[in-house]
Amino acid sequence: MSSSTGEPALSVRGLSKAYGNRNVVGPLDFSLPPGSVTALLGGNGAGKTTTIGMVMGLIEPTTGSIRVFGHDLLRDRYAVLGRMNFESPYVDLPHRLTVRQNLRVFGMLYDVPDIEGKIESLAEGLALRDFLDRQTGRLSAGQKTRVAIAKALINDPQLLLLDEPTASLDPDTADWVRGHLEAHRARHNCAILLASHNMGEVERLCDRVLMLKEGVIADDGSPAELLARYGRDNLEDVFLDVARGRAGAA
Ligand SMILES: Nc1ncnc2c1ncn2[C@@H]1O[C@H](COP(=O)(O)OP(=O)(O)OP(=O)(O)O)[C@@H](O)[C@H]1O
Repeated sequence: MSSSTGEPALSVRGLSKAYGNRNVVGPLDFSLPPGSVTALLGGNGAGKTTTIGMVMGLIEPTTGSIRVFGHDLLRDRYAVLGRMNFESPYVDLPHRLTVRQNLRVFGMLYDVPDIEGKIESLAEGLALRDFLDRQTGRLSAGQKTRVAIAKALINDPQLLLLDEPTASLDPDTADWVRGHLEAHRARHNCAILLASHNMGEVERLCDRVLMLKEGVIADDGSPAELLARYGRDNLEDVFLDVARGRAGAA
């Protein structure tokens, strides 16, 4: 798989978003190496969805740059869109199309070579077979989430943006979906940026955690580093320390 030489999968510099005169995110600076999994953690309103939305190209930044595999996303998006994809509960797939039709449309948009074969393998891996030919609007929340993840993987992305990917899944399904994402990461050396409120998910999947507070990075480290810095044995307690302003080790 052709990962560009030494380029970060994603690099943001001075990225910010303001609504009117209220700054809600940034300025943020961070990079994701290929194959890495980074969590964006933060309380409600901390800026996770806005940050992911800007990197997806759905929200226009107020300041800053976003580079994906070395290309400027805002100026040169068509050079990189084929190498990235996203999943977000805020982006609904057309309800009247069947799951198969929806996946076919996205497969065509991304110019996927054997679309039908790809749909088959995603249906197998994400257990979509029972409802492949049902209207997407008639699925349960958990089924829709699996379809959204299938859509996000249809072009074998090397940069994947996930906004609470397992929020509506039962614990068993969430667990094997995480396994599927991890397998995708390993197979395609895919970098993943993941917003989550699920600390178990973050500990399992992520090698780095960005703790957002009021739109800026309040702390940054691997799960193990953060646990050590705050003298905690789980990320939930670290999260509470950051949210409540209790400083880490000096
Ligand atoms: N379109 C908008 N206009 C004005 N303010 C907005 C808009 N979208 C988001 N915000 C504000 O930006 C801030 C960050 O919101 P964001 O949705 O990014 O937070 P979040 O970390 O994803 O929160 P949650 O965990 O609740 O999903 C919030 O204060 C929110 O009210």
